Amino acid sequence: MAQIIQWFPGHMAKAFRLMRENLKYVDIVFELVDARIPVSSRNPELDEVLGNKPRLLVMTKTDLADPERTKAWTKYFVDQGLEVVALDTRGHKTPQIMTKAARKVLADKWAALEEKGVKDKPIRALVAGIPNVGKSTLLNHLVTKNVAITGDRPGVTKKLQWLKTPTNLELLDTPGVLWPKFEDQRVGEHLAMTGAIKDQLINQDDIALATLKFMRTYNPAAIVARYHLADDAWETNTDVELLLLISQKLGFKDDYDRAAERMLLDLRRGKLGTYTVEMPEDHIGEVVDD
Ligand SMILES: Nc1nc2c(ncn2[C@@H]2O[C@H](COP(=O)(O)OP(=O)(O)OP(=O)(O)O)[C@@H](O)[C@H]2O)c(=O)[nH]1
Repeated sequence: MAQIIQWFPGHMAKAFRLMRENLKYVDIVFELVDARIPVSSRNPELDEVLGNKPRLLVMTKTDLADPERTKAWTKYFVDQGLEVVALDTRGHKTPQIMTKAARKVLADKWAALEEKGVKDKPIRALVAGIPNVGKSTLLNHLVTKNVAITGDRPGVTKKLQWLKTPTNLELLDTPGVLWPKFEDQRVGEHLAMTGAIKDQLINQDDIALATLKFMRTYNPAAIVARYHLADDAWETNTDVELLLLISQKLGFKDDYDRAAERMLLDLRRGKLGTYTVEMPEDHIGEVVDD
């Protein structure tokens, strides 16, 4: 598959510059990643921008992801020394879960402040992540309906807008936008499989075939059940033949563009079951020098 999308270094540089400026006003960064693609939905350059700024890694969309793999990924990140939460960001416990985890990350710092007599200091946070990862959804679920947007903070010359929450978190109202890194072709495929890239920018047939390749080992039964295929369909057909078969089963005859589109919608909406495309041992996104 050809490179499916251009990477915009200019946009990225600008986004990072903005984030760097905003970092000094916050105590912690919530880095959002999609639980289905924990590698492809991260931008490794964020490490450099954050420096030693405290960070909470938030795996979103766990309702769509493979629960076992979410556990494995959580352990993997925790072993790397990160504090991690994995959640459906739309859940009613989101404010409590996020606040508890943020307090844990900042426990020592806040204890030191309390010793100096500073009590109940709000935690100020910046939400960051690639497009579609759930930044706005998280903000909406952290902030109550009666949102109080405060203007300038004392001592802060720059005009920043803060969103208040009932749990003593304060969030910068503009999330930090990160771009994925496309050096590895699989990264583009995985982003497209989860719907993180606009469909106009991808070749849906290619992504449908990448999906079939993945499902062949991951969950072949889900495809058989959803499209009423014969039990031995996987053994007797190549991925391309399967797509054509699915097209016929859907009543689309040989219009496999339409079948590809339908299959991707099914995948992203969870109609083919929960799924996590990546595992740490897959070495996705690792660029090997020749
Ligand atoms: N199933 C599920 N859907 C989610 C979750 N979080 C976000 N979504 C959905 O994912 C889509 C994208 O969410 P947004 O909050 O708009 O993502 P964003 O990161 O703000 O996206 P940009 O504005 O493009 O940067 C929306 O349709 C949300 O409803 C989640 O935990 N589970």
